[in-house]
Amino acid sequence: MNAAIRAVVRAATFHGIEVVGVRRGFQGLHEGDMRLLGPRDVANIIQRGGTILLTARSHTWRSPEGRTLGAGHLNAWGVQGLVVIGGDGSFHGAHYLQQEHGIPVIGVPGTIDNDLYGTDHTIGYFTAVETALDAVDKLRDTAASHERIFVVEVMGRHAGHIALDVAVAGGAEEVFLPEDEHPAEHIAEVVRVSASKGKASSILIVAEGYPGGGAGVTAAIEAQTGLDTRLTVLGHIQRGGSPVSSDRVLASRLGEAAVLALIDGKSDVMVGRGHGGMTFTPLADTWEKRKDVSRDLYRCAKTLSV
Ligand SMILES: Nc1ncnc2c1ncn2[C@@H]1O[C@H](COP(=O)(O)OP(=O)(O)OP(=O)(O)O)[C@@H](O)[C@H]1O
Ligand SMILES: O=P(O)(O)OC[C@H]1O[C@](O)(CO)[C@@H](O)[C@@H]1O
Repeated sequence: MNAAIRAVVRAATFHGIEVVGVRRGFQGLHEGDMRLLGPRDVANIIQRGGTILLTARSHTWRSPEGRTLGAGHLNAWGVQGLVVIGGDGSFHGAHYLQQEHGIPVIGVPGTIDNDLYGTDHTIGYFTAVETALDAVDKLRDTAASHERIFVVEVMGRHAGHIALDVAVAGGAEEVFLPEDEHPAEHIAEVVRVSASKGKASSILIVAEGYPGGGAGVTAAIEAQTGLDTRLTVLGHIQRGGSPVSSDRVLASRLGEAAVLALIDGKSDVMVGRGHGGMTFTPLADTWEKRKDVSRDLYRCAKTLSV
């Protein structure tokens, strides 16, 4: 997030545009919690996780009255365009603001879930995968030494992108994605088949959105096989930490692109990266269309766990 904020502020400044930062997202917009941001205000933040502007999940923005208050604050500051960094919830809020009050909005995809249609990757995704992978590598030491089964639950809300990348990069025996529900018997079968192939330990990656989550998979294995199984829920550690280089570069590119898009008169679109270049996707498409997990990569995960 910070790298994207820095990019927006610096790109706008470069093009002679003043920037107002809004604290706590739509909650701050509703409350008028805004301040001018110059290029020096965003110094020394590209390497920091989180967001200097803070963030919040705000219910007031879901009502037209809440958005009218926010639009009033934007108009009072003379704001002529809004860059919204976030996921599909944020893009809903931006889309309605544009529709109801005519304020140009550009979305920048910022979510670890990588679940937005219209961009190959979202800001934060690469860092979340690295963090989860580091944990899986460490867990494998104990799994191998104790000859145990480890179930690792990763984030991703309703999407399995993080889970699939971590499974392939961590050499997992199986991955459970929200996109593909398996019959309960399949879960224990995975463990039995692994053991029959001579594997003394197993790492199973479960996306939090898989029915029952990591706890459900762990309980199913114990109930059906009686084997001692350990569950690790990685949780919010995946949302923090210094961003990896790919995230910093992506955030820098997309932040600059958002400013150029506003200058160009674009609105109600998300900037993204695809096919090696910039993409512009109507905000509504980002939640109405679905970005599936890579089926090639899923096949690869299955093949390599033989
Ligand atoms: N349907 C909606 N209409 C208007 N505003 C919305 C809507 N959904 C979400 N928002 C606003 O957008 C904010 C951010 O949405 P949400 O909390 O779902 O996160 P997100 O942008 O999807 O990112 P992430 O879940 O990855 O952190 C909400 O707090 C709310 O203020
Ligand atoms: O921090 P909260 O509000 O518990 O939200 C957690 C959710 O946010 C995300 O981290 C990002 O959307 C999801 O992966 C997760 O399901």
